[in-house]
Amino acid sequence: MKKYNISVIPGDGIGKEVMPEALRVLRAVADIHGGLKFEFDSHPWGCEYYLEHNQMMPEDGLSRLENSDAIFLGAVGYPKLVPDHVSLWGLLVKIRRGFEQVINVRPAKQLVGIQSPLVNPRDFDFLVVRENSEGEYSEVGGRIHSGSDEIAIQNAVFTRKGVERAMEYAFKLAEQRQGYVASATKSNGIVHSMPFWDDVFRDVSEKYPDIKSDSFHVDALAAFLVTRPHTFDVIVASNLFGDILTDVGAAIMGSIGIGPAANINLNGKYPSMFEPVHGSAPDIYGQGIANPVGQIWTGKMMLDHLGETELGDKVLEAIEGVLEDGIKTADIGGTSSTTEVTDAIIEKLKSVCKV
Ligand SMILES: NC(=O)c1ccc[n+]([C@@H]2O[C@H](COP(=O)([O-])OP(=O)(O)OC[C@H]3O[C@@H](n4cnc5c(N)ncnc54)[C@H](O)[C@@H]3O)[C@@H](O)[C@H]2O)c1
Ligand SMILES: O=C(O)C[C@@H](O)C(=O)O
Ligand SMILES: [K+]
Ligand SMILES: [Mn+2]
Repeated sequence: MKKYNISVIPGDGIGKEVMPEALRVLRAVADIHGGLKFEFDSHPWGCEYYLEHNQMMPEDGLSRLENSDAIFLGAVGYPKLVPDHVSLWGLLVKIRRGFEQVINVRPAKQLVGIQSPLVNPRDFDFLVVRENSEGEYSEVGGRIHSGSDEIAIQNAVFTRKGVERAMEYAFKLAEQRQGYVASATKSNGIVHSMPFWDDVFRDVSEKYPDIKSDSFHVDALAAFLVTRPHTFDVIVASNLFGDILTDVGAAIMGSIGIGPAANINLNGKYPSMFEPVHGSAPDIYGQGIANPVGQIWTGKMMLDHLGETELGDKVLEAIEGVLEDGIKTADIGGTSSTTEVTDAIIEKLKSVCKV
């Protein structure tokens, strides 16, 4: 019996609603397979934990996660209770940085059974490689003075190592896909870090003569994801640009509640972390209507990462089958609840695994 130890952090808001559903799907996967088992170790960390303990996770939080095969996370943030920068940096970013999860891979593709908000989406299928360890997400800076003299300075940090490894990762992915990498820049407005980003992109692209490469200012690229998403294959972007582009990617699939993500540790020293693109959605929390597809598809990415790609593919097949049957949550035009969609996915999974 193969056993995978998974650290589970449902987190806040709808993270607490979609996580149990994704775990049900993974348990069903294990049952169907028969020869593998998941050991889920769940941690109640997040904003409510913060109110009690004044920190988002315990002091030894990272060491409690360190030996797991993967970390499965829901969402972090409860802005009414805790400022967002405190909650994000106290948990999600702490794990990304502490465990050197330097790459964030986020696919967007047209799923069978979902109407994209685009009138003519064609068959788009692209991956965003988001630099996940530095860039605009930086603690370097500060605030001084007050009143009308108040000043805020936020320094972005771009290192050759960090930029290069994100781009290398993107080119390697493109080699296994359509052979095309697009870089998101903004070297017209951001005069130091983005020309540097472009230089590194040029250097890395020269190592991959068989891969087509292009550079776009991120504003234009965001527009192209709306007007012609089918022309992209792999997109490499800085931490902030990648964050924004992947919400666009999820939106053109049909809903922010669908997009999956993988925070990848490349050096093998620490576990990788899997969490959907969406946040804690306080506006719909508690109503049982959150779309579980983002969390469940994220579970598929975790299965792929563990080497269980066949099972991962079955999960996506089951998701698409259920959407095609019209069993959907309200964000994508349906009337089903979070639980009903998950029940249907589990039933579908049993049938797609039989054939
Ligand atoms: N990775 C993360 O944990 C993460 C990501 C984004 C935002 N956040 C945090 O989440 C909180 C809310 O942020 P936000 O409102 O900007 O983004 P959000 O992704 O939580 O919500 C944006 C919109 O999308 C909808 N939505 C999101 N997921 C959905 C789902 N699964 N099903 C149906 N609808 C869904 C929400 O109802 C909302 O209208 C903040 O505290 C923010 O910091 C965390
Ligand atoms: O800014 C972040 O990275 C948090 C969230 O928006 C995400 O996309 O994971
Ligand atoms: K999330
Ligand atoms: Mn985001």
